[in-house]
Amino acid sequence: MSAGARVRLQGLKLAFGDMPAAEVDLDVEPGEIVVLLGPSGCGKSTILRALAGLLKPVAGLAEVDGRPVGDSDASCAMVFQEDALLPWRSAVRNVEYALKLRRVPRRERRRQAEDLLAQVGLEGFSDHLPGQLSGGMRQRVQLARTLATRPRVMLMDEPFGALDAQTRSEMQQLLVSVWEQYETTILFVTHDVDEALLLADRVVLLSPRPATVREVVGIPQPRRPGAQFEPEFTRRRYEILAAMGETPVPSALSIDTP
Ligand SMILES: Nc1ncnc2c1ncn2[C@@H]1O[C@H](COP(=O)(O)OP(=O)(O)OP(=O)(O)O)[C@@H](O)[C@H]1O
Repeated sequence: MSAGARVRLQGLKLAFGDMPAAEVDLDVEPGEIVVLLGPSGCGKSTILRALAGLLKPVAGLAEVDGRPVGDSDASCAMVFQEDALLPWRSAVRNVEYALKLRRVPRRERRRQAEDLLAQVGLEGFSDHLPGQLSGGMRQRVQLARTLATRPRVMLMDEPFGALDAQTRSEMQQLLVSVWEQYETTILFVTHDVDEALLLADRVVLLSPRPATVREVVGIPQPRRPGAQFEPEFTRRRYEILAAMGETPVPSALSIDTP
């Protein structure tokens, strides 16, 4: 299966006209999950878009496996919060379409698409149109379709931001199991500190716009259900919130203060 690619951002400067959007140095190891966390509007999505080749840097380098984005053979797949499924195609035909773009022979597409849908827990829903599926199910189809492109880097822009807490947690677990299987490199944007802690090997804290790397926090994994209730998780959570200037004052400290 597709092992992940190395991603390197070196002195990467991004701008919209005169307005600077980001200035970033960051190395991501093959198969690593790096979460970008930062204030709204700081430039997180812009960084992902540059990596997807949708925005040309003003200066610096964005490399995938040692080659500039665009020149690289390594495929970077973007996953958005709003699913980008074709509404007139059933779940299986949406996935088949990605296989077609990869030039998988027609006779193989149906079986591979069904396998991918089964991997994301959608057995029995192949013939449903996107409009007949819940938000979480549509994100599952989107994940299956993304996997069909055999991405070596997945660029995920708040993919679970619109889901309810329970569905979001299920999708996080699913993403981890898919990542363990495919060993894809993942850059993941979120506003949610708990989501960052659960998924990341490293959390990159960005400054307000233009986004620069303020701090990188390593997260000891393995990821396991219930990890969020362990003291280490709470400590990291506090460390990240403190670095973001959002430290909650523990109630014990606020008592007896003169
Ligand atoms: N196409 C564009 N043209 C001009 N300015 C833009 C464009 N896209 C984004 N911006 C601006 O660039 C800045 C960074 O936007 P970006 O969407 O990357 O932020 P973000 O950190 O992902 O925000 P959020 O967390 O709210 O999604 C913002 O000030 C935004 O208004």
